[in-house]
Amino acid sequence: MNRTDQTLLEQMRITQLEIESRKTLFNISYEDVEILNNVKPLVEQEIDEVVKLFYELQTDIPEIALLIGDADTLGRLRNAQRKYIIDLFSGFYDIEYVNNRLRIGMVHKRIGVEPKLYLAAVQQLKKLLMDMLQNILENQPEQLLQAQSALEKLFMFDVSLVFDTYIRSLISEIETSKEKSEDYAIELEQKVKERTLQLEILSRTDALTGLLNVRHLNEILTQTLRAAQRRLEPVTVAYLDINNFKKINDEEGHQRGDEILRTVANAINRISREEDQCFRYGGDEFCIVLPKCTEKQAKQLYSRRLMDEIQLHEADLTLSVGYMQAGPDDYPSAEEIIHCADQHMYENKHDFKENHQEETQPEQDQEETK
Ligand SMILES: Nc1nc2c(ncn2[C@@H]2O[C@H](COP(=O)(O)OP(=O)(O)OP(=O)(O)O)[C@@H](O)[C@H]2O)c(=O)[nH]1
Repeated sequence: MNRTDQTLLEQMRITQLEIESRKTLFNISYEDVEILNNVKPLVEQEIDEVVKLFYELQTDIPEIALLIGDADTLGRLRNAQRKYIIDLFSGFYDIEYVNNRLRIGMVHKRIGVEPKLYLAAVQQLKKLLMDMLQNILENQPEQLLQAQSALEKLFMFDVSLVFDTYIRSLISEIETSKEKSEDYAIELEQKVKERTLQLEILSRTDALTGLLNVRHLNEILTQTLRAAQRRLEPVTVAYLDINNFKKINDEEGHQRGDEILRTVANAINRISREEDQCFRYGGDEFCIVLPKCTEKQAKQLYSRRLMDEIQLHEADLTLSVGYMQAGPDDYPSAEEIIHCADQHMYENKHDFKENHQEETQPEQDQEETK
């Protein structure tokens, strides 16, 4: 529940029972209540003088004069003090009386009246009231003693309530700053988590193409192989290398080379399934881990789709691709599979170069004969 939805009494858990037990604690008896109430009419005649004197003495203290600040505030305080003195001699020290004392404590704490200033003021007021009782009951020594003792007890009762509000307020401040620092710690933890995740993604990603980088290829392929082995499913690794990439770089510039790499990576991303893992192996080489896919399916479906996609953007670009299937009978290690796929890619590239040479030979001959 919000603090502002509770009364001060509720916040401080002060019930009628607690009030009665406090009165017992400070030894406030029925006789005390009665004597204070009996002198009330006489006290009322003296109140204005007492209040006037009290504030004369209070405003002589520089810290208090500073806290009071102006004539309007002083006027309001005088009225409040008058009311308080009447309450002291009212004979009713009930829940409303207690609530008013708590409120006074809270206001004092809020405007920054230190406990020592509050206590000094109480002491001063008490002295003035005791003197006043002395005058009023000059000729009734027994009643004077009784009234002064009752007033003393009531002051202690009031001070205990006001101090509870001070303490409660300090505890609230501590609780609030504890809550704040806990919130801050949670927020910080969340930020660290997010940043760690970002760093992890960055460390897994190839900056140029956005594909996974080779660092985790072995680990991911090993996990994929283990999962496939449990279900006796095939896994195929396709090892891709761009043909004549060096030539593109040399003749059209490094930026154009980068553009080609991104085009191939984007095409790979577009035609791959969610469960396929696509890596830039390095330079112009890529490795795709294709779970639940045979070598035949990889050749006939995956590679064909990939080449179609690439050639939509780069009509003359070709790739050499090697495949290696694992499972469902045999599951070599990740290193072996990558090595074999790489070998197959080289064989494929060798064939490509031979064919390409045959195709380009007459042109070269022509060039040479020019
Ligand atoms: N633009 C660009 N070029 C790169 C990058 N990484 C590597 N390269 C270049 O890629 C080229 C790869 O050379 P090769 O492996 O001989 O490539 P190739 O010309 O395709 O030769 P084959 O593989 O035999 O077909 C080298 O010129 C590298 O400098 C990169 O991030 N961006």
